[in-house]
Amino acid sequence: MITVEGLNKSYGANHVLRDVGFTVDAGELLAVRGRSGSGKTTLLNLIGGLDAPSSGRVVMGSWEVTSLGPAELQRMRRETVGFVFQSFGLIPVLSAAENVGVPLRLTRTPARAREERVRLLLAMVGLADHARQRPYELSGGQQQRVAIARALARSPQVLIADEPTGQLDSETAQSIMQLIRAVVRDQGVTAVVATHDPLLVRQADRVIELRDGAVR
Ligand SMILES: Nc1ncnc2c1ncn2[C@@H]1O[C@H](COP(=O)(O)OP(=O)(O)OP(=O)(O)O)[C@@H](O)[C@H]1O
Repeated sequence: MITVEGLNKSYGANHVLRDVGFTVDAGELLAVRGRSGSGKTTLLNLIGGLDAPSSGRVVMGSWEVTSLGPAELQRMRRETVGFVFQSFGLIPVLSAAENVGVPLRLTRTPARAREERVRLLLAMVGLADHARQRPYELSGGQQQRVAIARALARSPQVLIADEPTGQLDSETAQSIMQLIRAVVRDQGVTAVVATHDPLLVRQADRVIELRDGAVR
């Protein structure tokens, strides 16, 4: 599903990724581990088409990510990838349901179909009874569940999560990881998760470790 070949990324003199290569099969959960500053976020951004490498190649399904122009990249991200971040990134003035519905509004999904999909997604992440609450009325773990539901709204083939449990206590972190594991198993999603959480790494099908920007 994902092929990464000879990926290099420099910011000025800072060579952040060095000849990174690996593959992820469809339906697999890949953990990318490594210390702070090892290049995990940079790698995820390159895979998801949020940034361009200095050299090398990323292929995701039928998309040759690293040779797409801006308009095609946007389409690829919309159709193929769901993103989850450490800081949840929910819109504070919107309810849980409205946050999950945002990607569906952007693609002009009709209201009834959107509401139905949002209901299903909130039930899937265990928040059927919290649809009308705003992010500040939810715990960190619940906010991350909303963010995961939002990332899955358009049924992406790939889920990219950058330290999804980084702001959570260990018990909550474990439940979020189990949710991601279940999503990969039940929805056939392929997931790439950056983490330094050993519990999370244990749930992965495949693990790569970045050290100073290279796979070890
Ligand atoms: N936009 C940027 N401009 C310049 N340098 C950057 C930029 N983004 C990242 N870097 C540098 O790249 C290196 C790797 O950063 P990156 O965020 O990918 O690491 P990380 O493993 O995700 O770390 P963390 O776990 O702290 O998020 C760091 O030295 C960082 O300073």
